[in-house]
Amino acid sequence: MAILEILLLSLAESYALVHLSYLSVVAKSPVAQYAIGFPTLVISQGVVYAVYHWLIYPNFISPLRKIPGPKAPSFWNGHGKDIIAKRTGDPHKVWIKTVPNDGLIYYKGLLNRERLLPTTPKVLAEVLNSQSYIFVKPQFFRFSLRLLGNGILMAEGDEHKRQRKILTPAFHPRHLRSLFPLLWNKTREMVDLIAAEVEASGVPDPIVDFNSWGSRCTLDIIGKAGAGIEFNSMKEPNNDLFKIYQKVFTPTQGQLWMGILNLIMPLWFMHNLPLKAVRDITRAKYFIMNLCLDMIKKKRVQMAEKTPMHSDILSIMMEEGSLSDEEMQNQLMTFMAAGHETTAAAVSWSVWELSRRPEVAERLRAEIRAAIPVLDSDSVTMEQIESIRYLRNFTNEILRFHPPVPVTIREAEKDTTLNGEFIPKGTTIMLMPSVINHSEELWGPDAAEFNPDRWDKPGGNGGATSNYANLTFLMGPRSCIGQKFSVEEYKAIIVGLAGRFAFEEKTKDMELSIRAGITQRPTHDGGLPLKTRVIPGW
Ligand code: HEM
Repeated sequence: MAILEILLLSLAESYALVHLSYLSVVAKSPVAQYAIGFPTLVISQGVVYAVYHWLIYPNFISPLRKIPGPKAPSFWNGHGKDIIAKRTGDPHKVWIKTVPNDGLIYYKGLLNRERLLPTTPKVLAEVLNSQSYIFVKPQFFRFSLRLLGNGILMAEGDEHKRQRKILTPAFHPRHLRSLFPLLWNKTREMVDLIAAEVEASGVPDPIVDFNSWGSRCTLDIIGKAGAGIEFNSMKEPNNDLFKIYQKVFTPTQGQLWMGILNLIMPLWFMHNLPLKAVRDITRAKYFIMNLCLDMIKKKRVQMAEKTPMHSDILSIMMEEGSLSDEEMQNQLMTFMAAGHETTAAAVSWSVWELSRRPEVAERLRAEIRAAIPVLDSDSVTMEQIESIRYLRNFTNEILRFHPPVPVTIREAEKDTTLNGEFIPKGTTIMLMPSVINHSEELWGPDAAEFNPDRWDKPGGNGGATSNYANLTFLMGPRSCIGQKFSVEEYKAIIVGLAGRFAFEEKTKDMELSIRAGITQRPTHDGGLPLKTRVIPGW
């Protein structure tokens, strides 16, 4: 927007300068005068605009400056250096402890971008509930998340309400129960394939990459539960779809720089950048779009032929009948991307924690085996899985302690207030599960400890003082529609993995590289390499 305004203003100004002959001192012909005047004006006004918005406004003028916050170490880059260097949320965890505040913390991020961090349930409820359609997804989300399609995740206002109403029945617990056998069978398939990999290795405790297994299993599950399609990525790791998601979900230095550019450049500029990383994602997007369209066509044929099938999410959307094919295509893209890397991240954090905490792993295995005597059974039910108390405690604690989506962002679409403070249009709000889920104010002094037993406290909420203390799936009308589905899926996978295997880090206290992406998971040498052993008797 700003670029367009600067260009138009420079054009008008150069017209005036040429018309009034002010530029005749630098060149004779009007064409040459434009050729000199126009770019000079664009550059000089661009510099003035950038200096104002980058340095002057945030440092001296912004009304947000009076909100309490940590002192910025840099005049031009706020806390940007720390934010880039550290794990997502680590600087913010320090601020919520050390900066006395009333529910909002103000800080300057990369290149002095102004940010507000809500810290109390009251302010979080304002952003996520009472003003959820005023605090909308920022434009730059649309570039970063373009692989997620233009479905419910990106819709706003009445359009979002309409889509949410249509899609909610697909995630109803009754429907979930009917999908459970599918989740369980995919878990069994994964466990058998990993056990075969362990046996085929011929060494006692071979290394298995659980980032890859988790992603492939959850991708196959979403293919089947989302559209009744077999992606077969567990059996064929070189499968195109899996490779595409791997490539785009693995944060690279190039993507990091694009993310920074995305903060300051308009959407059309980002889409047209002549860079390989941009072309790769565009190609991936079209591949997935075509795949989703194919799934819709196949489903129409199956429905016309009355082929018996699972009531997957696509069937339910079609039966409901009010979404166009293009809308269904976008929703499928959303479910496929939003619904597999997130759960896979929870699986990765789980096996990594189990590899470091043998006492937790043993207790979990014992309870799993007591509740479910054989893994290879078709008759395991959701209720059996739900009955395993320590499984509930462990999975709840992983989701609290290592939220797969560490941060999400909102932007005020008009002037408003939060906690009584004036919030100008365009203000960015950071919603940070990775920070709020660790708040001592909300969880007590042991908030920073990994402790599954906290979920035995009365109330069933881990001792939190508010529902807004746990932001893993967010809250309010924009909370995760797939929450119940993903929790059942995740628990089934953990039953299979923790019940059958023991894990150990590849090397003691293995160093993790945790890079900021849409999801966050433990990574070492590009995967999650763990020594893996089959524990006999199950
Ligand atoms: C552990 C697993 C998961 C986590 C931690 C998670 C987390 C989240 C979060 C934090 C949001 C809010 C994003 C935002 O508004 O900025 C969200 C939204 C959403 N999630 Fe999930 N998710 C998970 C699994 C799933 C699954 C399995 C599906 C689908 C099958 C799914 C579908 C969606 C959709 C469609 C939305 C947008 C909802 C709306 O805007 O109305 N998610 N999820």
